[in-house]
Amino acid sequence: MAALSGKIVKNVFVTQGYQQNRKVGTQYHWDSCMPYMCNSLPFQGGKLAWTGTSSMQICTLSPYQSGFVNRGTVYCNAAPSTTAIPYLDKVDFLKLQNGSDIRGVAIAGVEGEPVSLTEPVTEAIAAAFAAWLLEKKKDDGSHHSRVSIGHDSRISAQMLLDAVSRGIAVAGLGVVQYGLASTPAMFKSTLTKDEAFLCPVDGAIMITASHLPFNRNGFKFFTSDGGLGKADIKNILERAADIYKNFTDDVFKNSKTKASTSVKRVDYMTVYTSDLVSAVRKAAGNIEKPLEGFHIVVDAGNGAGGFFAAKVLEPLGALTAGSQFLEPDGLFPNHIPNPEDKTAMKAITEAVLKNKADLGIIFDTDVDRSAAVDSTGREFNRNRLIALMSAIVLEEHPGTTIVTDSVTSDGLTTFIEKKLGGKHHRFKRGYKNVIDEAIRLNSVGVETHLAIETSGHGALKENHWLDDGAYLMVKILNKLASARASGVGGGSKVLTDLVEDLEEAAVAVELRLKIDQSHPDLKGGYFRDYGEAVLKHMENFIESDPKLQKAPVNYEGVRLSGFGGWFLLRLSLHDPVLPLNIEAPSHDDAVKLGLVVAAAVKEFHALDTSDLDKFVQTT
Ligand SMILES: O=P(O)(O)OC[C@H]1O[C@H](O)[C@H](O)[C@@H](O)[C@@H]1O
Repeated sequence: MAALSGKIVKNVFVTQGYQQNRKVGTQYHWDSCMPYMCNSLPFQGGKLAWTGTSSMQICTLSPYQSGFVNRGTVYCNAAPSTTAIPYLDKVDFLKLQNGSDIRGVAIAGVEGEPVSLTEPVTEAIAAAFAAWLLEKKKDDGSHHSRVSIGHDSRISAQMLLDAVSRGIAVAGLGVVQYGLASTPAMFKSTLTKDEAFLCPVDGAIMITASHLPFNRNGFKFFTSDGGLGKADIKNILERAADIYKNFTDDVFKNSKTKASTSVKRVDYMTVYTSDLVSAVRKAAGNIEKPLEGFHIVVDAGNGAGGFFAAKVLEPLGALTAGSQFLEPDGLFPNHIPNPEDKTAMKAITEAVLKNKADLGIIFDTDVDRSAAVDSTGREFNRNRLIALMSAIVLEEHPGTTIVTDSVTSDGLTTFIEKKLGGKHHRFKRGYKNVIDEAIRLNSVGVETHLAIETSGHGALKENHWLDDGAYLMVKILNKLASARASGVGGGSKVLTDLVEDLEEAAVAVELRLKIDQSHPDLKGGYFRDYGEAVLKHMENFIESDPKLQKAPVNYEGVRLSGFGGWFLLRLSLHDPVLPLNIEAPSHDDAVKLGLVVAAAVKEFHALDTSDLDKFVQTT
């Protein structure tokens, strides 16, 4: 579902907040002075504070929301917080797991999407993280553990921030709120050593649902070891279910009192952004303004990434005029903040061309993903972004291994191995899978410095394997700055030239074949088992076809080459879906590959092949 834009109606009375916000624009301050700490709301005189009425603040909802969407209007028919806490089972909590994240519905009003991240559920999850953290750190009480909390621009952020803070405070840990922040900054706060900013923290929580629609939200958790994995998230949700069982209205009310006394606020984004600025200056030979003369436009999609223009590019000397959608707005009224989204990429491309900029940079909502556009409007996205990052990293570390996700192209492998002299390790889909694999390879003696996904997630060894869209862009800026310093032309040509030899398929499509979980063919079984059966059948089906070659090394699904192209059919990481990626030199060749898949899966009636059928009929 696309992000919905509209006005907020709370308890059926139309509030003026959002309208007002749209008129005056939501702004944040970027004063650069000592961290501001206080114990009471609102965050005044501080950094990253919201001024005016933000769309995020106007809908501070109570735990039990109901409502409906009508002609672009969101109704938040909020009930008072005193409503009895509804019964929830462990299974309800486990349903909130999305790989290594937690995700749910935080805003009522979308048909068929009841609120699952209520205040008590959120508070229980935060308390469970605190308990997990104390156990992991074998906290004996001699050190007062603290947890940092940040959020993106979603309209449910304030409500969840309050609930998370209560859960942490009631568990006896210190709460350090950062306000609007990026996911990578939250991880970084577990590593920064600066007591003035209450760092390092023992754990960090980012409140975000990445690019998902406005009504969703979720949590990512970090310690200094990195993001929590699937097993830890399951453990936390199980603990949360137990904590929740003991919640009563009184417990819930008491926690509000306790939290209000133990919350501190810190402008950590200033630390994070000044580290990015220092990295570029250092790479350019300690020049104060290495990007002077460059015109770079940023598109933050009204997510949390607006800081990059004023706090990173401008101090480095770049002109950022024409940057767009920098102000946070949780209804994402312009486009979904997602470099994988075609409308989003069109928006930044048009901004580059209109402003005659040297480079365009786009982030997802919580800034752990990014992409770029060169001065001619060509995208550095998906395989092309990986190729560019590989070229940069392989210049620094000749011969090193580049770890990528499974949907990368054959052309990328040729580019990395034949042109750049590196090794391409094509692993599984999922940013955590890719990063963990890179760390594992290093530990068994296979040198690798870059783990990157076609989705725009990317992590470098030199940056603590931190999955950081902003740092990826810093590496690109370093390249621009050093080329300028050594007298090589201007603009982004130096970047475009680096990927000149990347072969790109004329046709690249992703079709997502849904598994109908209620279909009798599943016999009440799990969709993953059905999906595995489809893949097994596919493997046997193509075995005897001389026109197709199985990928010699493959870690996920079925990948075949043929008709000058390739396809990969695999199970989605989270959804009851078999994504099918096809790349080919022409539409006809892509259709031939599609027909192979269509023939192989035709007996699987629970699989919705309508998109594939449409695709193969368009010859
Ligand atoms: O398997 P899919 O449904 O295509 O989803 C794959 C994606 O799932 C999540 O969003 C992860 O954060 C991404 O790293 C991954 O690429």
